[in-house]
Amino acid sequence: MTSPSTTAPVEIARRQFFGEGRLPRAMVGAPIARSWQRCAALGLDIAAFPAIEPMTADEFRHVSACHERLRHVSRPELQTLRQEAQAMGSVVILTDPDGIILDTLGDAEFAGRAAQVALRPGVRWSEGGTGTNAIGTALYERRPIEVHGGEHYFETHAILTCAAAPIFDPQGRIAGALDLSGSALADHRYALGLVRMAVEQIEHRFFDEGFRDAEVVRFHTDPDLLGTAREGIFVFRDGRLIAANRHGLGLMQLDWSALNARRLDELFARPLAAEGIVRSRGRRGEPLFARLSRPPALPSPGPGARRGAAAEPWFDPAGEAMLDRARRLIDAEVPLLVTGETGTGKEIFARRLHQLSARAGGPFVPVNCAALPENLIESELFGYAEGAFTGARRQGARGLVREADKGILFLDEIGDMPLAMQARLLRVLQDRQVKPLGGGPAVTVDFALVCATHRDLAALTAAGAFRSDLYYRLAQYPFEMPALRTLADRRAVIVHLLAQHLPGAWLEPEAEAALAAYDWPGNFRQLAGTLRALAALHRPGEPVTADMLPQPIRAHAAAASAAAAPSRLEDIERDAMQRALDLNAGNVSRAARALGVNRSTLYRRLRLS
Ligand SMILES: Nc1ncnc2c1ncn2[C@@H]1O[C@H](COP(=O)(O)OP(=O)(O)OP(=O)(O)O)[C@@H](O)[C@H]1O
Repeated sequence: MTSPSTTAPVEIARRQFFGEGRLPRAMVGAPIARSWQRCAALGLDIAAFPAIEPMTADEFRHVSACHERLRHVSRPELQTLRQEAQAMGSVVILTDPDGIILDTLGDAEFAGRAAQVALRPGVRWSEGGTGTNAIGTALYERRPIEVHGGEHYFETHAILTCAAAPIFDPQGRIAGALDLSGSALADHRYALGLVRMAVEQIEHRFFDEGFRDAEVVRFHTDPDLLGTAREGIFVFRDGRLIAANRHGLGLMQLDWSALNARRLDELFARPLAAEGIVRSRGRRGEPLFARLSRPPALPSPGPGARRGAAAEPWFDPAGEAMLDRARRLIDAEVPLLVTGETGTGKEIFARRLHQLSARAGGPFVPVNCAALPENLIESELFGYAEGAFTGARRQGARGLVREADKGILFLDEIGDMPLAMQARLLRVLQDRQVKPLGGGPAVTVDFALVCATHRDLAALTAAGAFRSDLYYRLAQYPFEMPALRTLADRRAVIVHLLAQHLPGAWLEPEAEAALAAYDWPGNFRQLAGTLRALAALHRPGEPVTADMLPQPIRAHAAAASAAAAPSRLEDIERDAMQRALDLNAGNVSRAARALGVNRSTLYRRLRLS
């Protein structure tokens, strides 16, 4: 097929390369010529239709979940580029590091035509599979590239013109690619510039989250560029460089090998003050303007009260609908009771709720009723007047209920609240007033109440250990947080949270299977702890392997695989095929090659058996 836009030099180059086996000189760019050579060496046939690996909806959901963070940080740019793409009759495409298309947005008419050449979500556009193309070749060459019409390796792709750039995460690993693709007839002069600028923004946004516990230096030779996507960013932990962006490395004339090797004091010649812009010097004495931000100091918690906890990695276990329902109830002043096993995320759910509620501007005051000594619980909750008891502060105390004024009071472990306190709490809920211990006027308070417990409050009530009048007041609309082991797609949960705890890291299939098979008695708390431990053990650029997992999880996986040892020959065969697929990240061709069978055999056996 000849594209209407195929220009003479490209045709000449194709004739020289594909017809006469000569390298096209100056007719196409060097990256295109290199890519043609690589594709030819793989034996790809320019007249063939590239093999498309089908992906099931489940597989695609899994891949999408693995790249949730990338999708999240890219969303604003995709939305902005969508308008440009629509104006150019093109589509904007986000892919994972293997070139698998995660999202396409833009011109609906062109999207329809693009889908005919498999430019659609779930399809892998790697150079090795789909020949020279902007996505695959940019990922291979690790740099932005445009591929017009006949520069595509396969003739069938000559209808396209594409511009793509790889996206680097703060550890220098490729997180994915961004691409603008349109008709070869369209004017695409600005496409590569737009893609580059959008990638710059995405890479900058990677630093918005995930480095709260580290020292972040933002710097530039031009102070006006501080705070923009062009600033250099270096992140230090214990004085050592652990993450960077490409502008930062460029300004300091370094490359990714500087990570984990360079120290803050050797990179910035003058000490940096926390907050505010200071003049400094780079490692070669070049003048720089820099701003340092340090992790915030932890507030000191009072008895029973736990504060702070900025946004944490989170997987919504019950779906947005539940959070939205809870928000509407809390906004309508209905008290909420959240139940669930320990570690299922009752408090983190309440915090999210607070952020979404009409009381987001007010405080969130968590109180652990089980942690407060019985003799202090009353004064801590309801406050006390000056000199109310021996050891009381001279000026008295407002109490945690009053501190929750205009916000949300979160009473954790409500089942452990002593009966006498339950009576006082009920009165406060009825009167909306607190009377401090030791006298003083009653003070009107305006707070919403969320209670949580891992105990069976109904059973406690039936046994007389919890006041029934308070129970019915609190349990008007109970929410139960599901245990982790009951969630249908645990793999997706694990992969989703891994991406937040360890941006850019990936699990070896065996490690992923072991984590998904484990029953997690400590629920999300245990999973979060495990992921934090893996983050400490993990080396950038390497996968998380099964032998890095904590012993109980490895032991559980070993016991499960011994119990499930296949006995029938066909079971063994199917397991081997599944394993080969897992080891090759779902790539059917590679799995078939590893097993020494045809792709069609693999399809047939896995479908039919
Ligand atoms: N949905 C979730 N997604 C990610 N991490 C979670 C989630 N839920 C809980 N966690 C992790 O587990 C930890 C404990 O959560 P949380 O304190 O909300 O549980 P809880 O149900 O209130 O536990 P307990 O009943 O023991 O008080 C959190 O700090 C967080 O690290």
